[in-house]
Amino acid sequence: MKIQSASVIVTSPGRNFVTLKIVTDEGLYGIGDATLNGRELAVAAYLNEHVIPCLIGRDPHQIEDIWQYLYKGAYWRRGPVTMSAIAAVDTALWDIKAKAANMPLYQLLGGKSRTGVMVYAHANGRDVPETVDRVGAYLEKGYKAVRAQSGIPGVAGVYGVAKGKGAFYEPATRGLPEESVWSTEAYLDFAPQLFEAVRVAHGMNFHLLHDVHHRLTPIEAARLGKSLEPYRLFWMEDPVPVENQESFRLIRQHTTTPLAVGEVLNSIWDCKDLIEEQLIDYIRTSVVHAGGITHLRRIADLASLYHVRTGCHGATDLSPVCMGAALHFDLWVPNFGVQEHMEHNPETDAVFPHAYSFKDGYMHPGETPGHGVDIDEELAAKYPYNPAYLPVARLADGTLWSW
Ligand SMILES: O=C(O)[C@@H](O)[C@H](O)[C@H](O)CO
Ligand SMILES: [Mg+2]
Repeated sequence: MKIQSASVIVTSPGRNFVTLKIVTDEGLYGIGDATLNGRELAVAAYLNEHVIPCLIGRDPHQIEDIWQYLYKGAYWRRGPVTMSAIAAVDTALWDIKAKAANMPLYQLLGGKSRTGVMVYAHANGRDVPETVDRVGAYLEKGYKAVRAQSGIPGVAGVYGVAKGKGAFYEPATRGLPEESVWSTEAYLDFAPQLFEAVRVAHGMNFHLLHDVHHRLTPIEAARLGKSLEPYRLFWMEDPVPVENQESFRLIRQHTTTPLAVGEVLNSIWDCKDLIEEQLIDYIRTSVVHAGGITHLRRIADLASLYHVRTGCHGATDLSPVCMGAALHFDLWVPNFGVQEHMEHNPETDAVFPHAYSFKDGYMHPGETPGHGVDIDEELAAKYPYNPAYLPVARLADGTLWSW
C-alpha cells in the first residue's frame, strides 16, 4: 500500500476545524484532526506546504517511521504547530491501518481495558445558583463527573461562563481577541463558596472538577487547593501556567487536592519533569496537540510509572475526529483517569459522522473499523473558514494576564 494523495479540509460549522485526509492507492483513506484554536491556518499551511509533499509514495503502515521522519526530519522540534501537524498524519495513518485490519482502532492498541470511557461534562453558570442547576442537569443525564465554573461577583467575563443566556460556552470570538478582566483576590474568596453550594445541593457521590485556567501563582494555588479540600475535587486543573514545571512542587507541598495539567503541552519532554517528579496526578495531553496516538501512548506509559493517570483534553475546539481517536486510546490505556467531553453542535456532528456514543456517563468509540469518524466533504465546504481568536485577560489596571 502507498500514500497516493493527501488534502487539508478547513471547515467552520460554528467553529473552525482543520482535518487531514490521507488517501492510499488501494482506495482506503484515513483522517486526522489538525485543529489549533485561533491559529488554524498555520497548521493547515504546515501540512500543505511542508508535510504532504513528504508523504506521497510512502507506505502508510510505517506509522512509527513516518512519525520519526516528520519529527526528527523537521530539525525544528516540538511546539503546537509542528506537533498538531504530526498528530494529524499519525491519526490518519492509524485510521488507515485499523481499516485495513478491519478492526476498531482500540483493538490494534491492545484491546479494551474497560467497558466504557468515563467522561466529564462542563457545567457553566453566571452565578452560583445557575452553576448548581447546570451540575444537576448533567447528573440527571447520567454523567458521573462534572466540571463546575461560575461567574465571580464583580468580575466581568470570567473564563468558563457563557455570555448572555444559555449554557453553551464558546470562548473563541470573531474579529480581534475579546478582552476579559481578572481578579485573583475576588476569585480566591469566591471559589470555596461555589463548591460548598454544589456539594450541599448534589452531595459527594459524583466526581467534581474545576479549571483554574493558568491564572494563579504557586502560593495562591496552594491556598486554593487547601480551601477546596473539604469538597473533594477529582482535580484542580491548570492552577498555574505550566512553563515552569518546578512550580507545581510548591502547590503539592501544601495540598492534597489532585492536580491536572497538560492541555497546552505538545510532547513527552514538555511534561517529563511533572511526571517523573510526581508533581501532578493527571496528564491532559491530547491526541491532536501532542503528536497523535503514537506519541500520546508514549506519554501515558511514562506516566504509568509514577501513578499519573490520563485525563485527555476534549473541549469543543478539538474536532470529533480527535474525540473518536481519543476514545479508542482511552478504552485501551491502562492508566486511564477520565476524558473531557463537551458536546459539539449539530452542524459539527453532521459534518463529522461518527461511531462514538454516550450512555450513563460513559462513552464508547464504537466498533466501526478505523477510529470511526468520517468527514462529509460536501457539507464541510458549505462552512468556509471564519477567523476567530481565544480571548485575552487583563487585570483591573490593564496588565495583561494569562487567559
Ligand atoms: O479545559 C478546557 O476545556 C479549557 O481549558 C479549554 O480547552 C480552553 O478554554 C480552550 O478552549
Ligand atoms: Mg482547561
